[in-house]
Amino acid sequence: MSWFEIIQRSFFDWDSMAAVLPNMLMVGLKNTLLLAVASTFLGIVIGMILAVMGISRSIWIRTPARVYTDIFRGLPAIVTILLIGQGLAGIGRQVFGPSPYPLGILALSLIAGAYIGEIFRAGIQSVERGQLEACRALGMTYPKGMRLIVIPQGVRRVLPALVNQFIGNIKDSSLVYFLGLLASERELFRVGQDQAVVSGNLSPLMLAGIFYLLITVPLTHVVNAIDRQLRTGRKISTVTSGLDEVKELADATRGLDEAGTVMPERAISPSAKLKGAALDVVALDMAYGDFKVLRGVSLKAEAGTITCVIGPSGSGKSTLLRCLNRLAEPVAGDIRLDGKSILRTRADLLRRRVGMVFQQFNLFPDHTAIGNVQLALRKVQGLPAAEAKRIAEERLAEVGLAGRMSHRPIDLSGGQQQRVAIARALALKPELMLFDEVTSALDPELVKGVLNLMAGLGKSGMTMVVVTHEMNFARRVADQVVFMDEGKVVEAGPPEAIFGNPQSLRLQRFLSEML
Ligand SMILES: Nc1ncnc2c1ncn2[C@@H]1O[C@H](COP(=O)(O)OP(=O)(O)OP(=O)(O)O)[C@@H](O)[C@H]1O
Repeated sequence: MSWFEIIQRSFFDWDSMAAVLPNMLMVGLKNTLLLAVASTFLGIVIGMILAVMGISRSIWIRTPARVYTDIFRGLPAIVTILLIGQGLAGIGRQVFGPSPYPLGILALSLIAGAYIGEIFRAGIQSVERGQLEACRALGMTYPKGMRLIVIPQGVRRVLPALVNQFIGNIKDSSLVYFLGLLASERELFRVGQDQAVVSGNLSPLMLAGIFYLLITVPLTHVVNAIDRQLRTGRKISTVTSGLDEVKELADATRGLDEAGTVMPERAISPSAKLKGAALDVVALDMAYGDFKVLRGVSLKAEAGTITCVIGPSGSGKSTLLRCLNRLAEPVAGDIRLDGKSILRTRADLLRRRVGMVFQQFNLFPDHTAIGNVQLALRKVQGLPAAEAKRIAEERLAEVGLAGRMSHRPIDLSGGQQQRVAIARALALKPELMLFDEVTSALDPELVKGVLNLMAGLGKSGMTMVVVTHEMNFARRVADQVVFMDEGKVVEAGPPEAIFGNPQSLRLQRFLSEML
């Protein structure tokens, strides 16, 4: 017999394949899919619980999740299947009846849960810290921010890995045959193997193999497609050039002349008049461990005024700002809004009064522009959908984005994203608005538009504290300028005094470097 004939007889005996085909389809394929789908579904439930436990701040919650994962990921699948399937057979018979099938599903789920938990945990932890900060700055509690933004984003990122896990479960389902399945419960491998014994060749098993490939290979391509999509993002349908944006902004915001000089009489202001709160910071100390970042910082800002905070990198400007909405907790001193200490109120309630815009925008990438603005109105303030939509549309129109409401952040330029972030904070009608170097991540041609918008906001009535490196902006727009260095306020006063007649050597040196 030639080699060709040996191979053909062993693997490609069409008669044996035809004989097993109906059973393969009706019993084997059905059971394999059932085992894989059920164990993936249960594995997702177990995995989600493990992931949430795994990122907990409490070691008592983290440790059991860790131990579970180490055990079920470390044991060979067949050991777990036999231990569960045979060890719990007595209980299984009482609960599920004589079939070992449910225990097979349970064992596969427990194994899958350990892997899926790690996938989810990595996905959730890969979400940028700024996303949760943005949620908190909008007044969401930690669990709400996790549930609405961080976990869905993490899960979306790990979709390819989840599909891979499903492929793994399809293959692992073949191990359940060790439990001794009834004829009607056999999956692809067992059907093929039984028929191989009858036919005396491996063709039925070969057919089972083909079925496995027919399921797993297309799924692998689905994984690759999802992966590509996630990496490259959606195609940007309406790319805006910097020039377009400058023109677009000109319609919505007017207030800076060509030299970047603010002309207040032409600055825009939101239609809704806002009520500003008087801010009083008293001898504030803040430390990261032993490292003192703020040392006795005091400043006052009257309601409806703009305070610009300037100073060298690392001087504590952002930390001061983050203390004002308690994203950072001071260790001593006090912060008062309209005379009342904010350190004794609940942080999430305080943040409904204090808006914040970040350097890196921190928009929610899975939501459109209007979705970003509406979210806190709906989920924090509890407004009805129509009302939230109306407010969001108004705020977006005010920042010059009437035509881009349904765009996702990835389809917007940096300047547009920052304006969405401003609209998002404005929508909550803050009494105090914090801007943390909001133009530092923007291309130079887009900076002016955002500064222009902020100059207009200064007329809205809310109190603004702006950390900025834009000296021209501070000079023209601020009611007072605060110069910080090494965690202290070195000088504070009206812009004419700070820029025109700096007293300290440190401020003089700083200004000579900046201007
Ligand atoms: N989470 C943190 N843990 C430890 N140290 C931190 C943390 N955040 C900031 N710091 C340190 O605190 C100091 C002040 O940082 P901060 O960001 O407030 O300065 P900044 O004046 O805003 O600087 P920049 O202009 O570069 O943003 C820096 O030395 C910084 O390294």
